[in-house]
Amino acid sequence: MPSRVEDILMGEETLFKNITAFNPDYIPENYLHRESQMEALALCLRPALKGGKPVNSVVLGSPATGKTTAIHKIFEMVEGRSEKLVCAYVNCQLYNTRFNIFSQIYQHIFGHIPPETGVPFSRIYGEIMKKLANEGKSLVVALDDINHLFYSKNANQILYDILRAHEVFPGVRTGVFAIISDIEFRYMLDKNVGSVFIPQEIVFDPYTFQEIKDILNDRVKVGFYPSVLSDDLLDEITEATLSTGDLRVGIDLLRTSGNFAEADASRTIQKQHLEQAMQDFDSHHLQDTINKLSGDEKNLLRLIIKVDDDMTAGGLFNLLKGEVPPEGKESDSKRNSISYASFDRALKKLEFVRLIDTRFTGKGVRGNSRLVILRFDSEEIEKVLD
Ligand SMILES: Nc1ncnc2c1ncn2[C@@H]1O[C@H](COP(=O)(O)OP(=O)(O)OP(=O)(O)O)[C@@H](O)[C@H]1O
Repeated sequence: MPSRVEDILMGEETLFKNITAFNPDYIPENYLHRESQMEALALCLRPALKGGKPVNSVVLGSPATGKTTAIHKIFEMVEGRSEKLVCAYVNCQLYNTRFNIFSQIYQHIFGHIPPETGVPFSRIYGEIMKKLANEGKSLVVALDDINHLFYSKNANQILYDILRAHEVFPGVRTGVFAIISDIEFRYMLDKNVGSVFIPQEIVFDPYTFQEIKDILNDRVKVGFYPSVLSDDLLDEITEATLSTGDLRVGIDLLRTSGNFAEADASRTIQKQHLEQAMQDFDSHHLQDTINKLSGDEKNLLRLIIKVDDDMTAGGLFNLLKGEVPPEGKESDSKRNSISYASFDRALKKLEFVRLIDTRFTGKGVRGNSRLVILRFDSEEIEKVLD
């Protein structure tokens, strides 16, 4: 007798017209609401198409704001239209040594990866640059998640390798697009890399409610059969996505609620399927966000929870410094030594990952005083904070 498990595995009925539309590496045909960023990227590449040097840029925005997609799209457009510019994309999470990164660039140019052993870095580097010089081509390298090069302390060297190639290979024109999703590394880049890399900044702001809804709706049309998802449920998913600030959440909720509906042999996604998908998600998300914080950022978050009321940034800093220790909390020497710049960076980080909001009050020195507002229930956060 067929079991429910067999039904699930073998059932012919499906709500998904194209389930790959919900995969993390899916590149959407319609890339919506990023015209100004695409134009800014095009302006950086344009000089290279006319025989000049690409303009260096930093592509900055929180996770899932479409940075990687934008780079893939613009590179595809350029390489389809011009022989003058080579566009190489490198994921620095996967490739973070000099050798690995230049092997990726080499592969892009020569169509195959160089041998892993026996070939010195200088030879790969030289072959790349000579080919570019001989063929009169410029090179732009997109270093996605460049923060990983800071962990391996390779950022400086690799940027030098790329950007100062013309000193050894005259006539070679090179540029870098550095992609960052953690605001902390914007400062690191300034501090570490200095004058060789003075980039133009291209910011990918968080999407608005309507923008998220448009993008998700487009995905629904590609991924599901018609009428699988009602507009009301799409609104709910959009709202949940907006509150996390992460478009991947919305795409994931679409996929998981579709799966729950299918397991229920339902022809449409119902509210209970979405609720199941949300429960599944909630338990993982807050934990993930908090796990990724540094010690200082966690300390600040602990303090914000303890205060348990909206407070100004200045007031929080004073508490953190230990000038007015929070009730029942002994001041410790590490806290007392935190500088305002580090405090401000930690605060911006908490806002960036959307654990808090800050709002200008119009009071304080030059009207710059900010109110800090927790975006989650303090008990919920406390449970997760070890
Ligand atoms: N404007 C958009 N239109 C359609 N899909 C989008 C858009 N922006 C983002 N997406 C989708 O959201 C997901 C995340 O996008 P992407 O990987 O480009 O973001 P990212 O900013 O590079 O993220 P991260 O910083 O985490 O690497 C992908 O599935 C992508 O297809």
